Order: sequence, then structure tokens, then C-alpha cells
Amino acid sequence: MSTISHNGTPLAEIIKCVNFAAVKHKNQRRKDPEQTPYINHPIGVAFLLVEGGIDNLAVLQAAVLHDTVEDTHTSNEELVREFGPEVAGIVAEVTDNKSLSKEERKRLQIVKAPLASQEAKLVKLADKLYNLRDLDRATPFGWTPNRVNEYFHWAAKVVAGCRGTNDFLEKELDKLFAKRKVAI
Ligand SMILES: Nc1nc2c(ncn2[C@@H]2O[C@H](COP(=O)(O)OP(=O)(O)O)[C@@H](OP(=O)(O)OP(=O)(O)O)[C@H]2O)c(=O)[nH]1
Repeated sequence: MSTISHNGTPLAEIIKCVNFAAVKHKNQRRKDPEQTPYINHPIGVAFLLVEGGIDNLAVLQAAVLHDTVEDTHTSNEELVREFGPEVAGIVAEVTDNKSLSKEERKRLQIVKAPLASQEAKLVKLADKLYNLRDLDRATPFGWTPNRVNEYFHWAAKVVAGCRGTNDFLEKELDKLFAKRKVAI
């Protein structure tokens, strides 16, 4: 896979992604009681990949951009134009179709995980690790303990389809599953 940037140096491309995502998510907050700025999540997902030893530029860019198409007014064509087809392709793989019911979206994540590229599996694992750590830290506004528990069990099924991709991320996820007594 190419680690050559679309336009500028790799560092410039990462900064361009962070700026693009920050502008797109500027009015969004996380669901935690502190209403953390949403941009903390995509930056944190990219940092988990760095902690996992990933230095593939396209994967790190896709991590920063991973929720832009799903959760903001951003099209995949825009990502192709700005960041090239490789980055846009990884984001497309981890983007849910919001026109489907929540139940169907959740089902499709489990079904599609094993078929995803290695690059998309990396972003998926880091995304799940970030969200599960967040859930472990603080319960989102309005979530019951049962909903938290169900999210952990569902996430374990998605993670199962991404295994064999990154030791660090999978071990960190397994610590959380063990703590919550979720079978893996
Ligand atoms: N744990 C946690 N999650 C939060 C928080 N704020 C926003 N989220 C987002 O909520 C989503 C999980 O909530 P759900 O009820 O299962 O999904 P929904 O938003 O699509 O209805 C995740 O979106 P997603 O990126 O689509 O992930 P996923 O559902 O594909 O895992 C996660 O990023 C927070 O404070 N804590």
C-alpha cells in the first residue's frame, strides 16, 4: 500500500485531515456527561493506532476522517477530491448507511467486518476500543446499564471479525471484555 501523500508531505496531509475533521465536527459533542467535543474521538482513534505501532499514512488519515461521511455533511467524493481514493475508500468501508434502521446497521457491521480490508479493520478496532473505553469511563446521557452491556456484547462480535490485525488493539479490547465478563 502507498504511504505517499495525495498532495503535500505526510505531516501536512495529517494536519489537513485534522483541520478538515475539526471544521466538519465543530458543532458536535460526544454523548458523555461532560459533552466532550466530538473531534476528541477521531483524533483519539488515530492516536490509538499510533500506540499500536501503525504508521501507514492512509490508515491514520482515514481514522481522523472516519466519522465525517456518516455524521457530518461530507460526501465520499469530497474525500476523494481532498485526500485521494485510498483514504476515501477506507472511510467508505467503515461508514454505516444511516438510511438503514439501527438494527440493520448493527447487523451489517458484524457481517461486513471479516470481509473488510486490513486497513479498514485497523480503523474499526481502534474505533471500538475508543468507544468501549469511553463507555467504561462514563455512561452516555440516557443510557441504561443494559444498553451499555448490549453495546459491549455487540462490539465483541464486530471485533471478532477483525481479529488477527493488531496485537496491541486486540489485547486492549480483550482487557475490557474480560472486565465486563463478555465472552470472546
Ligand atoms: N461510548 C460512547 N459512544 C459515544 C459517545 N458519544 C457519541 N458516541 C457514539 O455513539 C455511537 C454508539 O451509540 P449507538 O446508540 O450504539 O449508535 P447510534 O449513535 O448509531 O444510535 C458510536 O457511534 P459510531 O461511531 O457509529 O460507532 P459504532 O456504533 O459503529 O460503534 C459512538 O461513537 C460517548 O460519549 N461514549
